[in-house]
Amino acid sequence: MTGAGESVINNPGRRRASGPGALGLVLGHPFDTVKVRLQTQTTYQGIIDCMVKTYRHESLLGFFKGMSFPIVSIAVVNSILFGVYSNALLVLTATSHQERRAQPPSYTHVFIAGCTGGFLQAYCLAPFDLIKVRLQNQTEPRAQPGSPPPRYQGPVHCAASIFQAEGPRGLFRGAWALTLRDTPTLGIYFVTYEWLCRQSTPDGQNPSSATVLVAGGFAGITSWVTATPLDVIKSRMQMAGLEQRAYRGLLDCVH
Ligand SMILES: CN(C)C(=N)NCCC[C@H](N)C(=O)O
Repeated sequence: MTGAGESVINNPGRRRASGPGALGLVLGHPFDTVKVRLQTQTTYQGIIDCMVKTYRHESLLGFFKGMSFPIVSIAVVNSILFGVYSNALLVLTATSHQERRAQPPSYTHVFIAGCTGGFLQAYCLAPFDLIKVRLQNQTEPRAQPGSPPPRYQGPVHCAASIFQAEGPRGLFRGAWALTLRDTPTLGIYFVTYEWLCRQSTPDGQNPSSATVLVAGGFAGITSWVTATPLDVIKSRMQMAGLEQRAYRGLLDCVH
C-alpha cells in the first residue's frame, strides 16, 4: 500500500518533489510487504506471524524486497497524478490556482479531477506494481552458494521474464483491478483533503503546514479504507499468472 506514497499526497494544490515520497516509501515498504503477503499467501496466521516468519527466513532484507522499482517510478507516477489533477481542475473550474483561493472549486469538481488523476496514474503504475508484488512474494532467503536461485533475480529480470513468457500484456496483469481501485479512491482522497483543509483554514488563506499534514494523513486513511477490497483482488490477480491459478477475470477473482 503505498501507504508509502501517501506522504507525498499531502498538498494536492501544489506539485511536490519526489523527495518526501521516496522517504515515505522506504519507511512504509516493510508494512506493504506484510500486507501483500497476507493478501496473497495462506501460510501466515496474521500480521505478527508474517513479520516473525519473514524476519526468521529472510532477515530484515526480506521486508524490503521489491522496493527499487517503486522508488524509481514514484516521481513519475506522482507527477502524473498531481499534474492531471491540477489540469483537470483548471479545465473544470476555468480558474487558476491563485484564483481558486478566493473561489474554491466545488467538491464535485475536486472529485472528478481526483478520479481523472487516479485513472491515468494507475495505467502508468500497473507494470511497476506488478513487479513489486511478484518480488515481495518471493520468500526465499538470500541466495547461498549452491542453492537454487529464486525465480526472479531482481526487478529487471522479473520484467524481462514476464515479458518473455506473456508478452507486453503480461506486464499489465491486474491493471483493471488497479484502475478500479485508484479511480474512485483518489477522488475520495482529494475530496477528504480539501474538506479538512477548508474546515480548519480561514477563507482566502492557505492551509498551515500542520493542517496539510493532518488533512493528508486522514485523506490517506479514508482513501485506503475504501481501496482495500479492490487492493486484495488486484494483488491476487497479479500473482495468479505465476501460480497457474487462472482467474477468468476480475469478477471471477471476486467470487
Ligand atoms: C488511496 N490509493 C488507492 C492510493 N493512494 N493510490 C495511489 C497509490 C499508489 C501506490 N504506489 C500503491 O499502490 O501503493
